[in-house]
Amino acid sequence: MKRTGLVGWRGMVGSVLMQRMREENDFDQIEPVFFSTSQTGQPGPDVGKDVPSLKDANDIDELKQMEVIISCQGGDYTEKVYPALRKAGWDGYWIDAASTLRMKDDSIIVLDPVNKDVIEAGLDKGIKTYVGGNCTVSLMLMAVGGLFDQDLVEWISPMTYQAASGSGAQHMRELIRQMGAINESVKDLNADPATAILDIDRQVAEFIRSKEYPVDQWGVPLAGSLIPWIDKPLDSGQTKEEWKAEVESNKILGRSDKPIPIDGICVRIGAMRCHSQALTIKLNKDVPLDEISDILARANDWVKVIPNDKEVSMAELSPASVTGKMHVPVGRLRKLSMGNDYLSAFTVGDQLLWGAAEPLRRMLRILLDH
Ligand SMILES: NC(=O)C1=CN([C@@H]2O[C@H](COP(=O)(O)OP(=O)(O)OC[C@H]3O[C@@H](n4cnc5c(N)ncnc54)[C@H](OP(=O)(O)O)[C@@H]3O)[C@@H](O)[C@H]2O)C=CC1
Ligand SMILES: N[C@@H](CC(=O)OP(=O)(O)O)C(=O)O
Repeated sequence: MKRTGLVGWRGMVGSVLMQRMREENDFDQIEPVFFSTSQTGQPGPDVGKDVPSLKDANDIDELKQMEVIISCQGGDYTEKVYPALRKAGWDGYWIDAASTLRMKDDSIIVLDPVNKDVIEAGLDKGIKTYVGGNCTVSLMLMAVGGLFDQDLVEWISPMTYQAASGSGAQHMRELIRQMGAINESVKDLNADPATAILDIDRQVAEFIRSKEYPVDQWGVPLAGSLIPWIDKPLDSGQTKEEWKAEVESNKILGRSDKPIPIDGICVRIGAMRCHSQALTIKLNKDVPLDEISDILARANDWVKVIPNDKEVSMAELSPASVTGKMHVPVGRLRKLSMGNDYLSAFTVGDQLLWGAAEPLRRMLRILLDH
């Protein structure tokens, strides 16, 4: 049994990882050791077996005792601890949710339903660093990976509708406060059916722009609005989130030498933890829609092709329906008026499951079975 250190397990991504590891009995397969940057010495969590009290996540000597370390603690932690640990001679496996090490030459981005071959080849070559992909990237590839498998994609332009969870727990809480505050600001007017809707609308708009509206985390309104910018600006004019689509997808697919262009606009909306994406896909040939549906559906056990039908799309292709679920629906499949080699698709996925925690726990299992 591999001695496995878990760092960041108390956080939002880490809690989802713990939940999935309990559900899949992963703790039976490892000797877990829990770390914390703030709770050293306190009892470890209940995982159905005895675990030592919490170790200090900044103690390189303690971390060095681990054969595997899984971190959901964030990029600042990885930046500080990972180089120090390697410099101290640690040769174990590092599995990480943070983006810090994703594009390094000696790391692999893990999404095994899409790139198990790349992962296995990495393990054979002795690569020791495995990083979960960006959430929108992983969810897009879970949805349309079949088209890449069949080498049908010339380019993709994703337009995203990203949930609050991508910015962390405090941002999710503020989104809820914003929703509540809007309702509160016009509650009486809204309760009276005789009120003119434009009066309610005017009052909502004034409130959202006022100092009373809670924007400490987001900086601007999200509920009742949207934010067309995610992460830092780059010289290219892209945001860093937009840049990740092409570089990470191609690295996951093992084709960074001949990259497929993937570029679009990333937008934050008021969903809780499901990212959605509208994809414009340029196929490199005209493939009939029924064949495309088959190719998509066959690609992995979690993708679910939704017929292009109003009722089913409204019911099943939404954050409200997908939140907390493992499946990744993809629908609104149709040929665009630009030509038969232009395909539209709309996909939704839980940003904390396949978008963050699930690829990490599956990487651990692949490593244990290798
Ligand atoms: N792959 C992806 O798409 C995604 C990746 N991420 C990555 O995961 C990282 C972690 O994100 P996230 O889980 O949102 O971070 P959180 O802020 O929820 O948790 C990070 C750490 O904060 C500490 N902490 C302090 N107070 C509390 C508290 N009251 N409850 C829980 N934890 C607390 C814990 O560390 P301690 O025990 O040491 O105090 C915890 O591990 C991100 O920085 C990002 O790198 C995030 C989202 C998606
Ligand atoms: N940036 C993503 C979340 C995230 O943590 O991404 P990354 O793991 O690439 O930093 C979002 O805001 O939705």
